[in-house]
Amino acid sequence: MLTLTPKTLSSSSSSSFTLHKSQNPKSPNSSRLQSSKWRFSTNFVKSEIQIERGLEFETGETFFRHESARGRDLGVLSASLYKRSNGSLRILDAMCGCGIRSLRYLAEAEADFVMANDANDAYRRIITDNLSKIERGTGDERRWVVTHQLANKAMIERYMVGDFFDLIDIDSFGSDSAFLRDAFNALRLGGLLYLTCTDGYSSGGHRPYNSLAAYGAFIRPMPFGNEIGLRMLIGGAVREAALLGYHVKPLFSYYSYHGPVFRVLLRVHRGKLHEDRNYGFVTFCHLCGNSDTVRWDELGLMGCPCSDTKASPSLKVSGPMWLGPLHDATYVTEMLDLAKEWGWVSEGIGMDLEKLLSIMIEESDPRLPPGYTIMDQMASRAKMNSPSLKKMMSALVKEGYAVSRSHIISNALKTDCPMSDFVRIANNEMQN
Ligand SMILES: C[S@@+](CC[C@H](N)C(=O)[O-])C[C@H]1O[C@@H](n2cnc3c(N)ncnc32)[C@H](O)[C@@H]1O
Repeated sequence: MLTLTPKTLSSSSSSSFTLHKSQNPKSPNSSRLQSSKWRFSTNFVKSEIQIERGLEFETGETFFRHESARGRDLGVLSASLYKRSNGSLRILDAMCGCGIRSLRYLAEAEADFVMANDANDAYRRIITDNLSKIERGTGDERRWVVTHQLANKAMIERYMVGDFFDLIDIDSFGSDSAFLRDAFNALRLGGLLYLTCTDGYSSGGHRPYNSLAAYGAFIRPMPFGNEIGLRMLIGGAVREAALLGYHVKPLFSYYSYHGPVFRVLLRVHRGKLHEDRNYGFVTFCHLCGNSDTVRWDELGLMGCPCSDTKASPSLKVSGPMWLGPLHDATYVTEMLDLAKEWGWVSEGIGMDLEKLLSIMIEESDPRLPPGYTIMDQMASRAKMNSPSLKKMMSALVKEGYAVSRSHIISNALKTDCPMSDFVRIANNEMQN
């Protein structure tokens, strides 16, 4: 494989994206290049100095969300692990906004080279000023460049000359699907693809034809829609990768309700999807609350234990999507060890990082099927009070079931226990 050095990259504005006349570069909306449908009007932070993990930077009129810091933490930890095990690290920050990710990849993960790209060339001064904290270097030693291309063009131009990245971070609005093909082609084999989806409507099953178009998955409303969103995103990548002769493996999946944002980190290898047991359908019965998985060859055989007939109208099917573990336990354990080494465990937004990574490790148990049971929903369905998570978890383990908490929602459990047994065990616990 031919690898070109950063000097082959152009940071000139000749290929930069030009705003349409009707777009006012002063308006925050001019930054929404990807999708005119995007609505996020309250999240712009105007020209302020921000500090994230001790790094100072400016946001100007770029799209910046303080709440995405946790997603950036996870990306930086992964980038650093990659550098430790591979020795070098070249990153494309394909939609960099003010450049905070690029800055963190350079300063914290010690990336050898970062291409900070954002289609909006009005952001150039902000990005360049922010990255100036890191010595830029010259020629082959250049550590960063700022470009203003549409993400697809940026990737195509690099792989067409045999220049590949170790990590591509696509922090887009809406769906990432349109970028997948070029991202796979622009990644080194064994490289990392950090994807985003902010389409909560599709994951909630409210736009099944949109999810079908974007991810090849027909998604129906299910009570664990936020986990479905992660699985839909991974499944879309699995499908697109297979088309190109690649195979992807999720290293971690992260849902944040600030947005909402669905993020997954995938490792990309050569190899086709064939008889993959981890790609199929999820069913949910709105009558009894049971969920299950269905493979392609079982599609006509679905039924719910609560119904005599196979064709139960309460049984809904979504997919195809990723059915396997959401995270790789060994990988997330390495992330946790690194977070501890860096003293990152208790700082940050929302759930502390140590707790988040620990729950992700629990969730990686391959015995756990897709979905989770929200305790309050189970209790109201069964007309009972719900026991504490702790009590319920140890009772389920005692009965031989796999169980974990969910990083997505605090009052829920993931388990391979059928709903009827779950309710029986919960009832027992309430009587003890
Ligand atoms: C969610 S923001 C990025 C935020 C940034 N990564 C961060 O962590 O703060 C998405 C960015 O993508 C840029 N953008 C939208 N469509 C693009 C495209 N097709 N190619 C490149 N950049 C694009 C927008 O200008 C915007 O700055």
